[in-house]
Amino acid sequence: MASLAIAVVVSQFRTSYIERELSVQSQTEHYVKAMEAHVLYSIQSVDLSLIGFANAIKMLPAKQSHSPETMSDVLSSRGSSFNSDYWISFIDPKGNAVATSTGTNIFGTSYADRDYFKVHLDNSHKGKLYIGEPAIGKVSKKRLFYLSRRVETAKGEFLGVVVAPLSVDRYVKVFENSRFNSDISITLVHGGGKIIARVPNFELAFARDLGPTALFDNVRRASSGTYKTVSVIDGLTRIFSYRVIEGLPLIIVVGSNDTESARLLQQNYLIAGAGLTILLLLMLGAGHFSLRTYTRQEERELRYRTLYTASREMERQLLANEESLKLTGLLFENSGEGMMVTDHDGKILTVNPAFSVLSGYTEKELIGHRAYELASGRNDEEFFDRMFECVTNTGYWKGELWQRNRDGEEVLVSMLVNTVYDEVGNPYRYVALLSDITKKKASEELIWRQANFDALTGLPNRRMFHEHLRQEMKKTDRSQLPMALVFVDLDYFKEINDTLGHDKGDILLKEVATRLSSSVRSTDTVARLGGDEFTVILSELHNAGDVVRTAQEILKKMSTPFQLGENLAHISSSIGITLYPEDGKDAETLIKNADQAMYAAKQQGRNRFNYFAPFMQEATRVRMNLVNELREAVQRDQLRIMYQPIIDLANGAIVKAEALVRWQHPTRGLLNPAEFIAVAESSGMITGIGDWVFRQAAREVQKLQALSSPAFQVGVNKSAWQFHDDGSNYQEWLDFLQELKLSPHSIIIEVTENLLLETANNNSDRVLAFQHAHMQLSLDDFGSGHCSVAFLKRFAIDYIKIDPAFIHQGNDGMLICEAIIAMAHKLGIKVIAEGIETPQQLTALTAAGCDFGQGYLFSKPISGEELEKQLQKQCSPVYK
Ligand SMILES: Nc1nc2c(ncn2[C@@H]2O[C@H](COP(=O)(O)OP(=O)(O)OP(=O)(O)O)[C@@H](O)[C@H]2O)c(=O)[nH]1
Repeated sequence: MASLAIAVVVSQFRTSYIERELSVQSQTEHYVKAMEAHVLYSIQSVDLSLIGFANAIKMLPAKQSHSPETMSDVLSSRGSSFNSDYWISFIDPKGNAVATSTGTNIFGTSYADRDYFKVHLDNSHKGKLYIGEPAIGKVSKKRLFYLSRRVETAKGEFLGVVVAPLSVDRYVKVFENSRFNSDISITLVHGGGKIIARVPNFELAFARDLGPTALFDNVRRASSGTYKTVSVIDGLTRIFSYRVIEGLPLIIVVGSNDTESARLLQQNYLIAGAGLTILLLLMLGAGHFSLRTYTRQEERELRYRTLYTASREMERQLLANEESLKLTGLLFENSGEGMMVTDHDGKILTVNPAFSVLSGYTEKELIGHRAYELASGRNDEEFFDRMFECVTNTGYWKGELWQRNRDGEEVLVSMLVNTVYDEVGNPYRYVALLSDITKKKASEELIWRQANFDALTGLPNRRMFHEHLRQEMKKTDRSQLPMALVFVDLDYFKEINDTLGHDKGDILLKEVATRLSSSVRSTDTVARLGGDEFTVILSELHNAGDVVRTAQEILKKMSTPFQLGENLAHISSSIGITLYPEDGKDAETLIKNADQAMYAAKQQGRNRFNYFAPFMQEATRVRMNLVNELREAVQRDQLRIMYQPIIDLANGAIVKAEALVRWQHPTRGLLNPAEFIAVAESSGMITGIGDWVFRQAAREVQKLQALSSPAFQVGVNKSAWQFHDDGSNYQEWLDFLQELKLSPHSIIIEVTENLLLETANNNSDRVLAFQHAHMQLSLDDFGSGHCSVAFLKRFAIDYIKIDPAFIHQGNDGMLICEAIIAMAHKLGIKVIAEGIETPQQLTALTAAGCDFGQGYLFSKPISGEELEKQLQKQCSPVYK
């Protein structure tokens, strides 16, 4: 019976027209299965990522917004680009893109019109994977189709959609490589009808609707099958096999031309025949049916076709599985990411080569061991408890943990764990993906340090200080123990840089940091805000006196000389203190308070500390207003220069004048320098104002010399600040004088005795520079300070102006004046007496040999025009 059946079949096989078609069919079915395996595998692996991200988003704390930043962080672990096979994006419940794993800004692009979004919005797909129709990407402009999942809260509230756009190109490439002759067509069709990928003629075919073609007539009848038709894409007649991929709206269609199949048939004839024979024998043996029952030729053919198909199906199944396994294997073996598979108990079943590289252990050494044995011990039990809880509840965990590699080194890994469940829903396998992020973390830490700590001193920087301040305030709120915020600013630190160099300045700042830290408890915070500004947070104060003690200690430590290499530097510091919660309720107020208190300490003469007091706020407000008004005053031309004549006491002629700046204030009238110069100095405006005064005075002296004599001089005051500041632009001034064809002698630079004393070491070069430029120097307010004769010699002072206080002191004062005049003349210095108000004073000074005089007796400060008029009248002396 069996031999009869074989004889019948073989004879049919050789001759029937069906043979050719069967051969084609078997070939196309083979393709269909292989392609299905490929598509299925690729979709499953992308879907695994989608599930992971959907879970990660779902697990974000309720309060945490699904902001683009948060989403970018969550998605960044994929770190893909638009050139990858796929990437992942998150779309909000309104259909607007939030972020994508490529890091590209797609925020706000609307995807509300995409089919997959609508499906998840309606929840008509019940949270399952949905594959959207192919389309051109809105941002990437690539040909794509879309894997997507709905994201919702535990209560079913719609949070948005995670979507993985898959590049169709990858399928086209695989299909192309799988064709062994050019007649074969391979097409991946979306269940909605549109072509996703096709070879050949991909460009032509992409997104073409096959809904109205023979394919869908067949699909509606059966989920797989074979038919013969003319292709709507390239017009060739083919035998097509198709298969709807189970559970997915995707159809694989493979078409083959029958001429080619005849050739193939020759090759496969014996194999196919043998396979069929075996199958027939088996089936016959099992008694399933008897060929004898088929009497009619058509029935036999039909039966034969079924049997043949079944036999090939078995063979293909094996091939397809093999294909799928091969692909999985390739991925596993070649992935750059470490992979580890464990059983439900955490026992390692397999690892890939990348994992061996990461851990230093071979697969053989690891199999059978528990995954946790690789942990380094840096993560505590609580960490692992949380991790297991998460995996148990969600099937997923993503995070960082420390492992120890074979060499005993600790390696920080980023790990993603997914669970594979068995058919009854129990964990069956855990699959972990790991990558070594030790170096990445170290560089992140470095970046973090750079962002939060001062590179020079290693102290917390301004940013970190703000952080600490807020924490300490919270601590105070809890403990009810007050906290003090202390601002420490070095006095005249700029001088150190200017005289000893920036490097020495740096050494000093580092030493300051050390001294500050050693002045406080380890629980207090010392930070550097920048430049020479430091802050100290004295937290949880049990005793108010501790603040004073610490401030005094800091003052002492700062004024102890600093050994900077071979140089010894002397500085001091000014300290401002404010208390929390007494003086302010928020960080900004406290910082402002401490700054104001410190400013007040500077104003009071430096090297001291000052507690914040509310009046300082008012003083600061007034000062700020004044600064703003002064700024406007400069722009609106409200500054004036008055000239006070200086008389040659020998003949009563006006031979010089002192330029004095005034501010014509719009509401307060004419203001004296005392009312605004301090503000001009502290706001840095002094440089501009000083420069303006100099130029005005130079222009005026040009006129005055023309009216009297080329020897006429105007004195301009130069503030100490103009020497501290690098704005000692004497070269520009000299050039200006040259422009006006004036000799440098036309201008006398007036500096105070204190300026010379205070900055004798550091500013001497700048003071001397004026002299080298042949401008004369006059020492203002002589006698009020402690200028030594050596100073006068060293700076080769041309004039000294006696402090008016001596002139107004009667006989005692006059004795001092006489002594000053005698000494000055011995040194070759001329003397100008300031503040002469009475004829008696004048007589006494003249008798003492004083050279020049200025004061109300002769004239108040007057305008330039007025002075010009007076000079015109010079022929009639003011007195005698
Ligand atoms: N060496 C060094 N100097 C710095 C650094 N940062 C800022 N400075 C300088 O520190 C000085 C601080 O200026 P101020 O506080 O205005 O000057 P000061 O001379 O201390 O004046 P007062 O505070 O009024 O006593 C400036 O000259 C800056 O150039 C640094 O990192 N290293």
